[in-house]
Amino acid sequence: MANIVAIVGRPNVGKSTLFNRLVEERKAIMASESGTTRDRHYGYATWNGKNFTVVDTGGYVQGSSDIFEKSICEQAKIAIEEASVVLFMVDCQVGITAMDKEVAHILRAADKPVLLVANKADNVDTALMAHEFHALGLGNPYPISAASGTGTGDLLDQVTVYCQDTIEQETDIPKIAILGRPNVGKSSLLNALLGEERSIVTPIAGTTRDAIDTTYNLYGKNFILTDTAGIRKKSKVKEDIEFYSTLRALKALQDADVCIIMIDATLGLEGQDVNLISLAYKYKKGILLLVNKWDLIKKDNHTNAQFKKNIEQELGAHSHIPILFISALHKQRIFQAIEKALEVYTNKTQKISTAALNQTMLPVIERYPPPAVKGKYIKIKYVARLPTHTPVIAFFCNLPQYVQPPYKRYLENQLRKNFNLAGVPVQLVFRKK
Ligand SMILES: Nc1nc2c(ncn2[C@@H]2O[C@H](COP(=O)(O)OP(=O)(O)OP(=O)(O)O)[C@@H](O)[C@H]2O)c(=O)[nH]1
Ligand SMILES: Nc1nc2c(ncn2[C@@H]2O[C@H](COP(=O)(O)OP(=O)(O)OP(=O)(O)O)[C@@H](O)[C@H]2O)c(=O)[nH]1
Repeated sequence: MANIVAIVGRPNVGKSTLFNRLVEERKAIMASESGTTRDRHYGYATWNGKNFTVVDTGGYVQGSSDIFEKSICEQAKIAIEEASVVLFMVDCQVGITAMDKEVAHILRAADKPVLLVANKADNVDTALMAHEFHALGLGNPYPISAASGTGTGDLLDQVTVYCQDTIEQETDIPKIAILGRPNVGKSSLLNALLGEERSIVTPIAGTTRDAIDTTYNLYGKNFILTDTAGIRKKSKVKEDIEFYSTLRALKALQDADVCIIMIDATLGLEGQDVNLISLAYKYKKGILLLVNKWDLIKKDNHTNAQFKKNIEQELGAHSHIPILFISALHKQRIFQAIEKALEVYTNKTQKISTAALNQTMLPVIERYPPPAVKGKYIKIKYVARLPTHTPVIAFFCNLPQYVQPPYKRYLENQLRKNFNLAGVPVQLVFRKK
């Protein structure tokens, strides 16, 4: 089950300030991870050992003030349907507004947990104002200051009560989610696969609104495809549709083993794609990048290689992710894409023996040992793969705390060079021995 936390509330209450505080920003692992808040509508957060995706609804509301109010209410409704927890944010320095009452009215009817967050409680006086929000009928408000962080710990403690534990399930059938921005061609790919592939085993129909899982059999291999393309056709507002499909995609991402991330060849890798890749990586998902609409690109002999090189550069530390050029429309390489995704799954779940690891990595370490730190020599004695679903490689050494990031990158590169780990998130840990 996916953990999605949605922040709703009227403009200017501090939603994006809280969002920035909650999501992990510290490690920019991609060369071009987009930094501006409103480009990043969602992000990965952890607290009390639970992880969840935070969605800032503010990013989805644009345009004139008349559609604004309707949008905020509509997004509150979508958030109730799709999120695990809704944070309804109000402003202590302003007090209850008509808009707050309207949103509260919608949220009171929800059968999902709603936490009332009274922001801008910067000092004792404003914190006292928080009591007024009791009148909204949503229980005790949590007074916080998103700007300084005060009160956010208590709030997060409560958020995690409603989050599921992350269990690394040993799935027998790989689950693949097709993700990407609107219009990249997700539906087209699914339809192409459906049209061509006669051996659909079982369409597991969820409710109409849930992502649809379908079990396929291709070349004797079973896999489940999660369709995230289906959108809420009812709504005519573009932002609502985008918000809704984002929440669905974020859920599918958390539930998948492998994420196929589709981009549009005519647009290239954009900030939002990079954020999605980064999120999938943090959730330790296998990743495959599909460049769709390849038919629209004028090509010569070098186009393919050059395009790939550019993307790899942008991916930085994730340049190991396999990249495939397809045309869903012309059914070019669509089965190859599935085969590749299954390969990533195999890479991700492979057993790497301790013997093979040591045979390969110890000579690599001997050739280029960790540089001494403060005159102390680091000696890595042996290497083992921990019994986890996604590869975690442990290096046992005398001074684990002294191993520096550049050396860790060297080790990761060597691991990737010697074992099939394309598209697989690999975690390196250093233990004292
Ligand atoms: N005093 C105070 N100001 C805050 C706090 N949190 C946010 N602000 C300020 O409130 C203003 C609005 O903050 P945002 O985070 O952009 O609000 P938002 O709800 O995302 O706004 P929209 O983008 O319009 O949806 C900014 O000027 C913030 O600096 C807080 O805890 N205390
Ligand atoms: N030229 C070309 N057009 C494509 C290709 N794949 C999809 N399209 C077109 O791109 C448009 C969007 O395709 P969809 O499959 O609806 O995209 P989607 O990602 O499912 O879109 P959402 O449902 O909005 O998320 C349609 O007009 C498709 O015909 C392709 O490989 N080449």
